[in-house]
Amino acid sequence: MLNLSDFLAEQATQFQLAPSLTEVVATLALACKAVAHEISHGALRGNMGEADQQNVQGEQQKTLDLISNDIFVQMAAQSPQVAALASEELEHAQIFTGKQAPYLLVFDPLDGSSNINLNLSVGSIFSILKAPEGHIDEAAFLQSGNQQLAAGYALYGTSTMLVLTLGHGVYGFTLDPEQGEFYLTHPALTITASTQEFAVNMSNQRFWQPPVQRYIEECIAGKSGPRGKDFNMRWVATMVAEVHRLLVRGGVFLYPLDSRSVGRGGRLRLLYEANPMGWLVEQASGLASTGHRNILEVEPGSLHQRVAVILGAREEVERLQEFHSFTDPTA
Ligand SMILES: O=P(O)(O)OC[C@H]1O[C@](O)(COP(=O)(O)O)[C@@H](O)[C@@H]1O
Ligand SMILES: [Mg+2]
Ligand SMILES: [Mg+2]
Repeated sequence: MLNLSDFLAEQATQFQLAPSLTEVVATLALACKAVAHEISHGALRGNMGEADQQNVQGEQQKTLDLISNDIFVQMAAQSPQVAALASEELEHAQIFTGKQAPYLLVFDPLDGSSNINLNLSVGSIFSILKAPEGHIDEAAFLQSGNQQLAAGYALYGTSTMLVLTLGHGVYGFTLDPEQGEFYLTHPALTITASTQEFAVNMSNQRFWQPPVQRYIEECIAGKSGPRGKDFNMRWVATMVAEVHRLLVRGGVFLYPLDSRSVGRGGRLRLLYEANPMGWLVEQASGLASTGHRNILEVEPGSLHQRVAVILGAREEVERLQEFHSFTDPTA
């Protein structure tokens, strides 16, 4: 089985990728391994889901979000290839002044935080962007998703997996815990165009806008409804786990705009959740949309911008886009 470093070397040769880019991906894989190690201690480390906790020794504990963030920040600071980073956990970008490096790193160090203390699947999401030459400030990060150079996630589930795109398909690796090495176990992941499974937080139904109300209503109507087939539903509340399910067995995932989030633009974050996941889904033959437009075309206005997210099976996303086309995108 191909290990991650041999895979990266192969991709670099085949697609003429800069060795510095695959070097950053390898650094991120190390960070994910370190996060997986922390997570594997579970409740032995006390309550890792909430801040301001003390352990039995009376020491101040960090939440797993902050521990994971520190791991990513440290790895990026040590990498000669990363000029600056932005994280869900940091209000502002961290610029490594004086480091002439080619890439910007954006990440959600721990996705699915509400699942930490339940011992359910969580993940990390990352995206690599080109750094501008010369002075770097926060505006350098405001690049649309179609400018990403590499993106991926780690899923800390029943096994730890790393799923990546370097712009030439989507590849999944499983961590061998004995050897501490990622091996290619899921080559060329693709999302089938049609599906009978959707993922949405149904408790938000009353807040949704009419296009999503209609779409879900039709799915739930099943065989005797307009879709003429029964649908299944799943909701893990960890975006990484939902996207992983799309990539492995298909489906459609929605975190749509609703009457509570409309002023903020949505719930999920554009730069380090929607864009990397959207690109992975598109690289696997699926679609990524806000309902009104392709997510990867959205021009970010700020580091922590939020966005409506619809990802997955092409036919379902097209249907949702059609329903949205009857409504005003600015409403
Ligand atoms: O609790 P809800 O509203 O179902 O939201 C679940 C969503 O929130 C998130 O957990 C947000 O990510 P963070 O844990 O990184 O804040 C997504 O992974 C997931 O899709
Ligand atoms: Mg998240
Ligand atoms: Mg997070």
